[in-house]
Amino acid sequence: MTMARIVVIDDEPAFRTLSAQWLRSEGYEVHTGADLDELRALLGRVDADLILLDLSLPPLFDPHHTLAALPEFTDRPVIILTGHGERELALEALRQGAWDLLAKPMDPDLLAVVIRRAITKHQLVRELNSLKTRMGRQHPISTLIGASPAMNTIRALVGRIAPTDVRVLVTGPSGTGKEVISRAIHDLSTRADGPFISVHCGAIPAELLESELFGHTKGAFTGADRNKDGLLKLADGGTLFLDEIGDMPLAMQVKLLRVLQEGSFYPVGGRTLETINVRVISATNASLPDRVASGEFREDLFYRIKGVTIETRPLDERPEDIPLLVSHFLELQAQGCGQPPLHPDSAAFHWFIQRRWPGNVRELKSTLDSVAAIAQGGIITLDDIALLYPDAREQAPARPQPAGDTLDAQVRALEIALITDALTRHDNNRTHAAQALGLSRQGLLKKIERYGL
Ligand SMILES: Nc1ncnc2c1ncn2[C@@H]1O[C@H](COP(=O)(O)OP(=O)(O)OP(=O)(O)O)[C@@H](O)[C@H]1O
Repeated sequence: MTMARIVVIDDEPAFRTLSAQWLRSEGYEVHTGADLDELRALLGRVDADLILLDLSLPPLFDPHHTLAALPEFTDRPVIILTGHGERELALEALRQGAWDLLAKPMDPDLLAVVIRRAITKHQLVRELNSLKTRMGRQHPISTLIGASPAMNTIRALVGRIAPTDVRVLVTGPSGTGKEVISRAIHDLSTRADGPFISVHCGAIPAELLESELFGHTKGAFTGADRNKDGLLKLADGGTLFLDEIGDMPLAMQVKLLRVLQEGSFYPVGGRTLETINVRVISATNASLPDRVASGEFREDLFYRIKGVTIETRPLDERPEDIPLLVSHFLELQAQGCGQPPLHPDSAAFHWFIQRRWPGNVRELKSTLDSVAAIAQGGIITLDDIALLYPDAREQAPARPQPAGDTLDAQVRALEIALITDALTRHDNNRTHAAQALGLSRQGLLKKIERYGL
């Protein structure tokens, strides 16, 4: 990622100089200004990744004045800087779309973490938008959130293979984003203006699957009172997404193989050959090589659909993605109900990061939706969570280690759990937490930043 640009707006020259010095020492490009007019002028020249904005600015020094202007700037993260006694107004800023709040004088450690998280998210969105522009796509594309090495690799792969017509097989446990990845490939492909048709191969009864996929002619079977196009035909010119392909009945596999080989098929009861042009993306949470070995899946079909294989990892193996996913889902949820996004306080954040998520991203999303529904006052607290998860207040045990994780992932997960735990026990005092963990303060800060805690 490129060097991030930060704009600091505060009327106190000493504060601006100090913040700018510190931010430059952290490797950021910094621009400063004293009021909203200077901010507007700066944004005309600089494509800022982040704005640090004091709540009381000249000429009026009235926080309401700054709040009223806030929506002009929130197409990028804005961190509001507050003095004492401005808590209610600061919360109002969050409701109006500010990314986060920091009290002055700022704790440099906290500043470092808040900035890092905001910029990573903003740059991800920009990366996707520029990819979209390069591909000439006008409509929104599915957002693949995550900054873990695993998600970075997947995003890079998606960008490479999307414009080609190569077949793709997405494998991985349920709820890890297989469909979202497949949609992103379609959205970034030359077929994006065509249909994306999703077929849940395991959910359609075997006897219906053939007519669902191939369509049927009038009178082909009892109840077929008219000609009906199948999903293959509906996907013509676009992408056919075969979800849970591992569960497709064997008899159907033979027929699908023929379509993939020849690009044509007969509707049930029909005599006219239909020709289609579709890109096939398949997904499964089963191991297809195992199914091939046990005779449940045809080997020739396996090689036909395999193309490029993308493997998703369980969420517990990439806890670095949790903070970004939490912010993303809270934003989506807020957009859905026309409200500003909720913000978890730090104890609630730790709970989300520490918890195990056997249902993966899907479980995280539905948990956030229910917690958000009962939160009040713009903030999600541990008390809110405890209303739904009574054991939330208990000391969270270190993450148990799932069999099969790589050593690296286990070490990361364990580090995150131990660091979050130490920070919670020491009221977020990083010096004390570092001592308890036997780390230097600098060493702890590096880890906090790396994991986006
Ligand atoms: N990286 C991600 N970024 C944004 N949203 C995600 C991501 N991964 C998963 N999701 C969201 O999590 C939910 C589950 O994802 P999805 O349906 O793609 O999983 P799946 O692996 O296809 O699951 P299944 O195998 O059960 O069909 C969806 O709401 C999806 O939007």
